[in-house]
Amino acid sequence: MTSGERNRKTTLRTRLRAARRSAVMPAMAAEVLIAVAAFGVSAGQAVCAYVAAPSEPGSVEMLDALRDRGLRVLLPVVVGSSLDWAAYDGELRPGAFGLHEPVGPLLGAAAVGSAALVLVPALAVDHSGVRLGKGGGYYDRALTLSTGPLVALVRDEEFVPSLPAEPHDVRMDAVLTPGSGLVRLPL
Ligand SMILES: Nc1nc2c(c(=O)[nH]1)N(C=O)[C@@H](CNc1ccc(C(=O)N[C@@H](CCC(=O)O)C(=O)O)cc1)CN2
Ligand SMILES: Nc1ncnc2c1ncn2[C@@H]1O[C@H](COP(=O)(O)OP(=O)(O)OP(=O)(O)O)[C@@H](O)[C@H]1O
Repeated sequence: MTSGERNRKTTLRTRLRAARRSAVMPAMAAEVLIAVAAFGVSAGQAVCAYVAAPSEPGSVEMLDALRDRGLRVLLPVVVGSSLDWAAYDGELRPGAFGLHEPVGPLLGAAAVGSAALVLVPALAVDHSGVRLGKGGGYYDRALTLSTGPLVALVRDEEFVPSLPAEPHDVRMDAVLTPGSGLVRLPL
């Protein structure tokens, strides 16, 4: 049963990645501020975000919009098989997987637990909150240490009724898309 779910995930990832190659990615700068307001996050609090690749929803403008709200923006840094975190100060440098990462000191894996909101990259999310990521398991492992609401950012067509799920998959509390804004999960 689990190997069936794994195969279905792999097939879906291939299809979703291919669809993204010919799509325009939303910057999500206005959308993340909707999530900040909806979850009552205020200036001075920490928010975990991510540096979007060209193939992902999100942007540097999204990170700057959060920082301009007075939020402390924490960004992931891949360290071996784990995610560490560092504060975004407006500067980024090339890191693992062709992604950009923050230049500040590493805060430790547990820093995700200090965030009042966690914005999570995803290839797709379903109505029950199941998230499909790129398959590294980085976020599933990291989010076991988080306490704030988890919000996945996807394109409208990537918010789907149902996805294959495995026991380790951490459920999202909401999904954010350009067309629907913030949708709390499970539906
Ligand atoms: N923007 C962003 N940052 C993130 C993640 C993510 O999904 N998106 N991660 C989520 O866990 C972690 C890194 N994990 C990743 C796992 C796989 C790939 C990946 O397959 N990337 C390319 C291949 C790039 C290369 O190797 O040159 C790809 O998408 O094809 C990227 C990141 C932490 N930071
Ligand atoms: N909490 C965990 N502890 C140990 N291993 C885990 C945990 N969560 C996931 N994994 C492992 O990570 C691998 C990838 O998991 P999965 O396919 O769910 O990744 P993903 O959620 O798509 O990726 P990502 O989180 O990096 O975006 C699996 O082999 C799984 O066993």
